[in-house]
Amino acid sequence: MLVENFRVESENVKYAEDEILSTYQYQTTELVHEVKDGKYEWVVRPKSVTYEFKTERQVPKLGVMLVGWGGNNGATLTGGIIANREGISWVTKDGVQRANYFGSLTQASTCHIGAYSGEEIYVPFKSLLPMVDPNDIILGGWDISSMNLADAMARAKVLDIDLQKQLRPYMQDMVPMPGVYDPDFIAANQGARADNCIEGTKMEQMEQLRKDIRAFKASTKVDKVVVLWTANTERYSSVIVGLNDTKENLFASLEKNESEISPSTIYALACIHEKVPFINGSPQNTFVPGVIEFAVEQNVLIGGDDFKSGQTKMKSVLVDFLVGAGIKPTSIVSYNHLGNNDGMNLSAPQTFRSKEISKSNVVDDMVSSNSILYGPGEHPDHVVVIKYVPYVGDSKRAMDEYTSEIFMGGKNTIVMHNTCEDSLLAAPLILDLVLLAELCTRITLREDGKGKFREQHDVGVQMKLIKYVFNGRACTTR
Ligand SMILES: NC(=O)c1ccc[n+]([C@@H]2O[C@H](COP(=O)([O-])OP(=O)(O)OC[C@H]3O[C@@H](n4cnc5c(N)ncnc54)[C@H](O)[C@@H]3O)[C@@H](O)[C@H]2O)c1
Ligand SMILES: O=P([O-])([O-])O[C@@H]1[C@@H](O)[C@H](O)[C@@H](O)[C@H](O)[C@@H]1O
Repeated sequence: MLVENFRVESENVKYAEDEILSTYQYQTTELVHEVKDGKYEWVVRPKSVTYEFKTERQVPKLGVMLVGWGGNNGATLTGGIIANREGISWVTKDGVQRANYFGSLTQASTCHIGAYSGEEIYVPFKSLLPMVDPNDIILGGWDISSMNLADAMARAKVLDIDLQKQLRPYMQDMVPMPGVYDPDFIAANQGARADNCIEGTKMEQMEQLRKDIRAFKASTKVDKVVVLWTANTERYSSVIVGLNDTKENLFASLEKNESEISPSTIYALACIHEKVPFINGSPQNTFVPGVIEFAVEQNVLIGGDDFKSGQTKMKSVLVDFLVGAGIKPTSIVSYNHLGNNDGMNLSAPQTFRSKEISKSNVVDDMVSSNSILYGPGEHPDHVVVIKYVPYVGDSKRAMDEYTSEIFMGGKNTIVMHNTCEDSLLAAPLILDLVLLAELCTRITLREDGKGKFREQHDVGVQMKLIKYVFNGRACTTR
């Protein structure tokens, strides 16, 4: 049974007027490698760490600024939030469809809290802590394409036509602000839509983004802003000593308008300056060391890698299961084709390489966790193929083959086929990321009663909170 609300009665939870105070005993271990009776042995010592959390109860009016707002993900998310907020339903060939937030962990998953009279009781994930209601989010953002959101929704060809007709009045006046465009970092084929760009040096562009953030806050009167990158995948930036390896070097490079500073890094710097969380949803290395150093110094949350929406989410679950079951995946082939603008951008080798890395390294941790199966340096053959086929649009077709070694020299091959609108998978993830990022900014903690309560900083709990949604390592600082 699902219950909507609950209260915890425990010595570990105190409900104050403005905050919830909770204490959690984190059970871990301390490993020691020591000599006993002349031989080295590993000693495992269970250890308990007392974490105290303070969560502000006041939920802010939240503004979300999307980089790449006019893209398939941005337009689809915008339409989805409006449809839910307005209670829109629409006619499809399968009957009447009502708006929902399926695919969102925070909005559509539940947590088990116990049993009552022999019945298992669950609560909505979003009821665990005070969270922003997505229907209250104020959206804005940037795009290098000037197309308004209603036309961008039509261009995306993701949402049903009857729904698009109802959404158009709400979205036609939503126009993205000019973005930071650098053709050196995305596919040349994106130039055709780049009619909405901030001119000037990289420093001037960053300062304009900072003004945009301040102006958005002032005009919408939101209490907080979270910025999320859902723009095109960039090629990797070179990480070079003296260029971007430290905050000082990165700032100096910005002053010199160094060409190797990517647009996504410029957006991230603008957000850190404005103390606004920046979440990245694409596989490029936005967070060069100088950005991370600056974010830690300013205590601003940054995080994110490639959204883990379909093929790769399945890969991470399946390989985790196989390796965990003592089965040895030896060959993983992930093929897909799609015809949206993302696929067109990925048809360039340098941007595809960014995606290939993020879709491949998702199994690295699992492989390195089991040296019974894998010898030193051994890993499965792993191939990622993405082809651009305009006709299929956002309806990605994914085919995956997993071959594993099993008992006594046996082989096991699993083949999967998956067809879906890519943006309908990613849009709910974007929602979760901005809601969880905002929640994280209301949580402070301390360890074993030491010192003052502080924002989370390289704390596993935050890594866990948002890493689930990303392919690679979700780099988070706070
Ligand atoms: N399932 C998914 O859709 C999925 C899954 C994982 C990752 N991603 C990633 O999410 C991103 C967005 O996907 P999409 O399908 O919405 O792509 P899209 O091409 O439809 O949208 C990207 C938008 O970003 C804009 N843009 C590009 N560079 C910009 C810049 N520097 N500043 C501002 N705007 C800029 C483009 O004009 C475009 O409107 C891509 O990087 C994609 O790889 C998507
Ligand atoms: O998220 P996922 O389904 O594993 O992978 C997807 C790829 O299959 C697709 O080709 C790409 O365009 C999307 O950005 C996304 O990366």
